[in-house]
Amino acid sequence: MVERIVEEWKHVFKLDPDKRIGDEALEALCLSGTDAIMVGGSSGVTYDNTVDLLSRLRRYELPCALEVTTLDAVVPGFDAYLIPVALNAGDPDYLVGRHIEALKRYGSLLPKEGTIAAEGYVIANPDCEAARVAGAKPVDEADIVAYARFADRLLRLPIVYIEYSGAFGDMEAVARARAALTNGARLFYGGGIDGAEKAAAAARAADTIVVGNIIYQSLARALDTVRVVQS
Ligand SMILES: CC(C)=CCC/C(C)=C/CC/C(C)=C/CC/C(C)=C/CC/C(C)=C/CC/C(C)=C/CC/C(C)=C/COP(=O)(O)OP(=O)(O)O
Ligand SMILES: O=P(O)(O)OC[C@@H](O)CO
Ligand SMILES: [Mg+2]
Repeated sequence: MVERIVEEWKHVFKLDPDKRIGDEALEALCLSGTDAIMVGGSSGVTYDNTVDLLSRLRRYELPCALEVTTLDAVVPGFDAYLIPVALNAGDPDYLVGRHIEALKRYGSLLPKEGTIAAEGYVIANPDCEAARVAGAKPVDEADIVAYARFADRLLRLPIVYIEYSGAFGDMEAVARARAALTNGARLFYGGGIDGAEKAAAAARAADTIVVGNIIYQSLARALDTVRVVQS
C-alpha cells in the first residue's frame, strides 16, 4: 500500500526535472538523511528530463516517488506514483477531468496495486503556479480543515497535501487540518520551507514536510531542513 510506503516519511525533498542539479548537490541531498525524493513540477516536465533524473537518483537507496502532473512524463521504475487531485480547483479538469482522460488512454498500464495513490491537494497559496494551472479557489483555515476532512473521511485518500508552494503557510491551519484526520490520511505540507526554523515549525504541524525550491537557491539551507526534523 502507498500508505506503507509514505508512513515513515517525515521529510521529503521534491526535485523538479525541469531544473538543473549537479551530481554533488544530488549526492548531498540523497545522503542527507531525508526519507524520500519526490519528483515533480507544474511545468516543463518531460519524459526525457524525468528519466534522466530518475536514473541519477537510482545510484542511491532512497525511495523515489513520481508526482504525475502530465501524461507526457509517466516514467516506469519509480517506487510510487502519486496523483494530485486538486480539491479546490476552479477548473474541474484538475479535480477529476485529466485523471479520467489519463485512465481512458492508459488505464490498463497502471502500476501494480499498492504503488499508486491519489493525493488530496489543497492549494492554499493563490499566487503559486499550481494555483494558476488549476484555477484554485481561495481557501481560509475553515476551508482547509474541511477539505482535509473530506479527503480523509469521505474519499479515504492516504495523503492530504496542503500546498503553499513558494510561500510559508499558516501553520495553525495545517495543525488543525492534521488534527482533523482521523481515518489514517497522512498530512503533507509543502511551501516556503527555506531553512531549519521553518522546517521545525512545519514539522510540528504536519506529518511530512516537503522541501522544494530552496534546493535550487541554497543547498546548505536545504540540507539544514533535514537535521531539525530527523534529530
Ligand atoms: C508503468 C506506469 C508507471 C504506468 C502509469 C500509468 C498512468 C498513465 C498513470 C497515471 C494515472 C493518472 C490518473 C494520472 C493523472 C495525470 C494528471 C495530468 C493529473 C493532473 C494533476 C494536477 C491536478 C495538476 C495541477 C497542478 C498541481 C496540483 C500540481 C501539484 C504538484 C506540484 C509539482 C507543484 C509545484 O510545482 P512547481 O513547478 O515547483 O511550482 P512553483 O513554481 O510554485 O515552484
Ligand atoms: O518549493 P517549495 O516552496 O519548497 O514547496 C514545496 C512543494 O510543496 C512544491 O510542490
Ligand atoms: Mg517549485
